[in-house]
Amino acid sequence: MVLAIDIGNTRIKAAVFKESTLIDVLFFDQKELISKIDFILDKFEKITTMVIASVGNLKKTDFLKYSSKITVFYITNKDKFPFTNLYSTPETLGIDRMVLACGAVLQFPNQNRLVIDAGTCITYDFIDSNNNYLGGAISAGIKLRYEALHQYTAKLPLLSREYPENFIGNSTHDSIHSGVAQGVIHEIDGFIAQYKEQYAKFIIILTGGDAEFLAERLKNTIFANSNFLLESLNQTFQYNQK
Ligand SMILES: Nc1ncnc2c1ncn2[C@@H]1O[C@H](COP(=O)(O)OP(=O)(O)OP(=O)(O)O)[C@@H](O)[C@H]1O
Ligand SMILES: CC(C)(CO)[C@@H](O)C(=O)NCCC(=O)O
Ligand SMILES: [K+]
Repeated sequence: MVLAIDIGNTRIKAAVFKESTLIDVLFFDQKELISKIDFILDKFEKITTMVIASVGNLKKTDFLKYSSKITVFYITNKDKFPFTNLYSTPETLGIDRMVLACGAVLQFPNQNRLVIDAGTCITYDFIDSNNNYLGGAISAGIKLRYEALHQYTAKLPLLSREYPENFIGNSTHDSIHSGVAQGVIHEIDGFIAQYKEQYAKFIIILTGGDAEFLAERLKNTIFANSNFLLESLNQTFQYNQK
């Protein structure tokens, strides 16, 4: 069994896989890392491998203590990926984006793919049908937008994610919700429209902490899967084993 760990900028997500089947998912923060991993390893004694992708503060050395018991595969840009990386600064490309691209190529072969990860940041990644990774975009995620509006103004309250009833916000609260929630929807729909001008057909994969919230409100047909990064971690590991 494989324990996949996604270390994001806000939360840590972990999943247990029996071959390609996802058995359990856990979310926690950095200070709980060791206790949660110990708990999972106790509960699932058949875990032989830990696969980690970190865009957060944790490094390979933070997982050293496990390497005497199980295989620790800490994914870096130097590992094997099933696409040609055409990013002009491949060494600075986020490892989460590389893992997402890997999952997209392996799960959706021979087609153009757009991966949208709505997490702390919203990332867009495009991999064409010839398995060229082209790049994409990075913008601020939903929670970050709410926080920024509050933090960098004197009068705006800190609100949490809510979809406004009307796009014309007629109160401070509704104006903020319209600006953030509707704003992100328009951004995503707009990006998709722009990709459509260049590529007639592509599959759209939506993931991240805001995937479910966004999925039902987008115009386009998308494949929404909150666990896509965790599944892609497991696949990146399997791919590197071959
Ligand atoms: N319990 C939660 N805690 C934090 N964010 C949540 C929660 N539930 C939903 N979200 C939403 O998820 C988004 C953060 O996504 P996610 O948890 O995937 O980010 P992350 O851990 O920083 O990962 P990444 O760095 O890969 O984006 C926020 O914009 C927030 O609106
Ligand atoms: C954009 C984030 C923060 C998204 O998690 C991460 O992928 C990252 O730190 N990327 C590095 C910059 C880049 O991808 O070009
Ligand atoms: K993200």
